[in-house]
Amino acid sequence: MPRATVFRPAHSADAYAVALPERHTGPTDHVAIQHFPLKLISRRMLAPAIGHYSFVRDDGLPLDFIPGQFIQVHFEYADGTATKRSYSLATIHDHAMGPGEAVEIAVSYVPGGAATALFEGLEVGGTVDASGPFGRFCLMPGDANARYLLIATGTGVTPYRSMLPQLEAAIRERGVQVVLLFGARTPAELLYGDEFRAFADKHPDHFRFMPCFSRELPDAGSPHAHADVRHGYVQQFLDEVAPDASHDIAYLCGNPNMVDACFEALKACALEVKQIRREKYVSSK
Ligand SMILES: Cc1cc2nc3c(=O)[nH]c(=O)nc-3n(C[C@H](O)[C@H](O)[C@H](O)COP(=O)(O)OP(=O)(O)OC[C@H]3O[C@@H](n4cnc5c(N)ncnc54)[C@H](O)[C@@H]3O)c2cc1C
Repeated sequence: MPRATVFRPAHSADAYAVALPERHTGPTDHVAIQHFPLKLISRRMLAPAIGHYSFVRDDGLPLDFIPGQFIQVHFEYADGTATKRSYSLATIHDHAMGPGEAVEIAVSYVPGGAATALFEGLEVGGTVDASGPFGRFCLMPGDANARYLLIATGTGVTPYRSMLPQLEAAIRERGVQVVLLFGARTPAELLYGDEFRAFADKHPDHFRFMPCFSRELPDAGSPHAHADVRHGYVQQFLDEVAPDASHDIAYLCGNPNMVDACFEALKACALEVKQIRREKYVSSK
């Protein structure tokens, strides 16, 4: 019999504490997957082609999830074929969600994309069919690492926004270090950049926010013209943060090419596969 371990999401009530075999310490095992309607309560543009969508469950029930997880949105193509797309939850989550609390996602508009058309046409008060939560791209309670390397491109940064309260608890309780390497083309695409900068300012000895701009740097005088800003792709700056197998756990989220490149680079720095957690935003049709 495998040894049992107790896993409890930081935000959950005791009812969610479940004893599981060690090899199954994935969040999906602990939070029931459900199917539910989501009603749009607001949306705003985060960047020229990226929207932040705020929903509530229209069935009056709460959506409990663990930061890092995603939902799926179900819809049909014009010919009636059923399809679905995945979206990481962006909600800053530090407590069990009660009914009526927002379910937030960031949607990057892809030219010609089927879900893109659905989201662009969605009006406040409109609903989408969703299911979740899914995924294991989460901070694990048993982690005893000294540092997290969080790496993202584009909307791949949303899981880290959701994790901020958990990261704050890990900083407070065990003094963990966190580096966020976030790849965007331009300052206008630095999603939630003000929030990450404010978090870094609040925890200057523990949280380092390194935006990496591939095309255009912030103007001097902009709040994002910071000493930790870099010009190039995130993978170019891995060496600078000196990945170290003795104390790092890395998270990679977003563009599949970036995830693969960083995965190989981290393995070359002697990190073991179990120290590198990945979420690739592959297109599903
Ligand atoms: C676990 C997971 C989590 C995800 N989380 C998010 C999220 O939080 N936010 C988000 O915006 N997306 C996320 N995605 C991607 C998302 O599920 C869709 O694939 C994406 O929104 C495109 O859907 P679409 O129907 O608009 O385009 P599709 O109809 O699927 O694609 C239209 C065309 O665009 C191409 N294409 C698809 N995606 C991209 C892209 N990113 N860049 C360039 N070309 C593309 C396709 O190859 C196709 O040719 C996630 C994917 C996974 C697997």
